Amino acid sequence: MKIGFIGVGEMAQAIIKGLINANQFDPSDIYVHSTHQTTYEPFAKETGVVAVDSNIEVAKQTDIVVLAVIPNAAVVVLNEIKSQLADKTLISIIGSLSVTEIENVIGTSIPILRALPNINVEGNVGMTALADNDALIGDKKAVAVKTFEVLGEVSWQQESKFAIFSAIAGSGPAYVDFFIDALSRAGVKYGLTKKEATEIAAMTLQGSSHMVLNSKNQTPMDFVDAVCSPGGSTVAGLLAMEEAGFMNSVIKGIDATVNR
Ligand SMILES: NC(=O)C1=CN([C@@H]2O[C@H](COP(=O)(O)OP(=O)(O)OC[C@H]3O[C@@H](n4cnc5c(N)ncnc54)[C@H](OP(=O)(O)O)[C@@H]3O)[C@@H](O)[C@H]2O)C=CC1
Ligand SMILES: O=C(O)[C@@H]1CCC=N1
Repeated sequence: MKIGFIGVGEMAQAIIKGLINANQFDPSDIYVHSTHQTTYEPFAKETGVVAVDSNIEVAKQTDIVVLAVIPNAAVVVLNEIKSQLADKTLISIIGSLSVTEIENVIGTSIPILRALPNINVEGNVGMTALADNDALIGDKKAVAVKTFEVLGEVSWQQESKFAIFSAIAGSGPAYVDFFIDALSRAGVKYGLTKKEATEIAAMTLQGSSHMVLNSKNQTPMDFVDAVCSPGGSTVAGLLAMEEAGFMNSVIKGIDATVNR
């Protein structure tokens, strides 16, 4: 089974590294191509995947074709490769393109999986939304879905929910990492080194995520209450964050993401 990536940017590279970590595909069964040889050749050298010299060659040589280009190039590339897609499975990670829009460009009904992964797939701790068409069945479906299951968690979603999923899970790592950086910068303000402050902040987020995910009946706000000792320092900090608009700034950020 061979898998090909058209577009070898941030997201494709993260997926490929996660697939290799998980031994889901041997590097020699992963084919890549993108616009600039200076992007895909060094990546192929570093990881052992196979660089080919056109998008059409990726589609010809592989069983599963992953469309991972910038949104503006997606339709052009689909038109370029559509004659090669019979008997293939197409996976699209294009944030803004629905399964129906893809089918309309291709013109025939081939198995399609729409996936919205996040960058954490590189460490096999990703969160990916999935949707498919009726043609994706049997072994082809099992293999396509497994491709994302080995990269972390998957969540089947109606396509109408992809925009909000993308804001929280797709863009989310940027917002969470921004928060980790803000916490660690505060640590630097009070004398910690950036390295130790970043590790302390990141471990704290990891611990809190673990507690929320493993709790039977406690909400995040229950944990907030548990940390806020009466008359203590946490409630003072929390109220100062709220005075600066913490919750509203998060919601406004997600509004802007969804509306884009
Ligand atoms: N980054 C993320 O966290 C997420 C991204 N996505 C989706 O993934 C897709 C890629 O995003 P991302 O990786 O961040 O973007 P990047 O800009 O990092 O990568 C885009 C890639 O597309 C390639 N490309 C552009 N035009 C063509 C073309 N005509 N033929 C072949 N390759 C082409 C570029 O080639 P070259 O490098 O050679 O110029 C580049 O490798 C987007 O559609 C985005 O919506 C979805 C979920 C999360
Ligand atoms: O910023 C973007 O458009 C993409 C979609 C989700 C994460 N990155």
